[in-house]
Amino acid sequence: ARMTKASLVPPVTRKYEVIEKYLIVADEEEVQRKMRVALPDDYSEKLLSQKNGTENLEIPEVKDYQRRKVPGDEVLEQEVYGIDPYTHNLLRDIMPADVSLSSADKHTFIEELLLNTLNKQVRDFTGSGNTPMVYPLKPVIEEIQKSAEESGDRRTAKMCLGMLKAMRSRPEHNYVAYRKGLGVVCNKKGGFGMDDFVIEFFGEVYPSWRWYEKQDGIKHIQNNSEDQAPEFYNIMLERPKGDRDGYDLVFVDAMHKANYASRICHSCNPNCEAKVTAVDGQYQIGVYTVRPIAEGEEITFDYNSVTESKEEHEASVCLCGSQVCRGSYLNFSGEGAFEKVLMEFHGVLDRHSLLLQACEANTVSQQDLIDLGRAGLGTCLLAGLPGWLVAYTAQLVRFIFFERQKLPNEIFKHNMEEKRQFFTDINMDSERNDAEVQAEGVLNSRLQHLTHTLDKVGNYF
Ligand SMILES: C[S@@+](CC[C@H](N)C(=O)[O-])C[C@H]1O[C@@H](n2cnc3c(N)ncnc32)[C@H](O)[C@@H]1O
Repeated sequence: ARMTKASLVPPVTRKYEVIEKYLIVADEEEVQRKMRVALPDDYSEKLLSQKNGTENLEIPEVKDYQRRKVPGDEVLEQEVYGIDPYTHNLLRDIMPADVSLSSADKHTFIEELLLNTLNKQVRDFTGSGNTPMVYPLKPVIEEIQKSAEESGDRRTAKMCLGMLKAMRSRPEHNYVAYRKGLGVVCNKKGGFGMDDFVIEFFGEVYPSWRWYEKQDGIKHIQNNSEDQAPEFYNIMLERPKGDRDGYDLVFVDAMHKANYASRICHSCNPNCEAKVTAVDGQYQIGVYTVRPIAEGEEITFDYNSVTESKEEHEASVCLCGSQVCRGSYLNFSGEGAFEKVLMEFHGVLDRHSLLLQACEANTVSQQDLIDLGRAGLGTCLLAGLPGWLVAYTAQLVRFIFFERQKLPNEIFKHNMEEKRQFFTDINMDSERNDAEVQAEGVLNSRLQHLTHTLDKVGNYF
């Protein structure tokens, strides 16, 4: 599941009405159909092939119903703060050399001790109406030092003393954390285990066409006013491509009606994932832990969110504080090699030619069905559409597969050119692997866009 937009504005404290199930906003029957699970007939065999890596299409993940963690008891919604990559590096820089610490130890200190203590200190701001945008890190390190001394952890205490001394001698640097708004923190003694269920991501559910109609309305108002962009709290619920009836998607908007899942912040090294699971015959988005979580640790998942706007990408500074932080909680998809194959092989003439061929045929061939099936597009998305449109979709799917083959090389070349400007030691295997992953991301996003368009066009028939 991926968050679909985020804001350019500093965090606002929004209130929401708590709901305990999905609320469908339009086309109730249609949306229910899109959220219904259809397991493939040979589900067990496919599941096995997926585990062995021989199945390409993602198979539905069936889970038993599980109780969600109780807010105010097992988890807390509270003010949370974080640090940007610059501050992360500043802190690493002032760790004293005479305390023998591995690189991993240094990161653990920042990502676990420092962030957990920080969020403990700022908890009381919650609901006070008087929450600062920045918070100094000095009292955080002082508290860690004090408790390390009390528990006899001399190494940590010594490190804190060294850091505090360095902070005093470099007054020109700003050792501060920044506000992320409200977040969710584990409050259970002993913490949570691995692959533990936290909560469903509930909200109001929109079919694609209705969602975009609403977004167009919002954009129209924004264009005509001086107001800043509002915050967005929505996530896409995508049917797995290996479902018997195939891929499709709906939008879950948790802006006004939601639960605490909508408060969970992004991390580039998250302790949870938000994934689509099949529970009691229905698809839902569930937040599950991906590693054990300690009491006091903030609950996070990777938003996997993409923007085509460089401005948005740059404005969404990520405060997750992790060693692998990508710097922004919105991935940028706007330029570079991603468009190269599209520009070269799928220009205006090609697009029109494919459309004319599909209209002339006006029927769906056996090959079309095979290619659509390879992409995971089935009756859920295509039933009820005219023959020419299904045939045209098959033409586009063939282009998407063609692009998928060509793209890794283009992305690899582009990334190497960029990296050679800054690095001499480049791991080619990992670069090739990254290019494959990025090309797969482009394929998925093309299929998503195609699905949105078919949903909009489908409304005319
Ligand atoms: C889904 S909301 C999370 C809950 C939100 N903090 C609240 O108060 O309701 C997404 C917003 O939280 C903030 N946020 C989440 N993760 C962040 C991160 N890693 N760094 C900075 N801000 C973050 C951003 O303002 C973003 O638009």
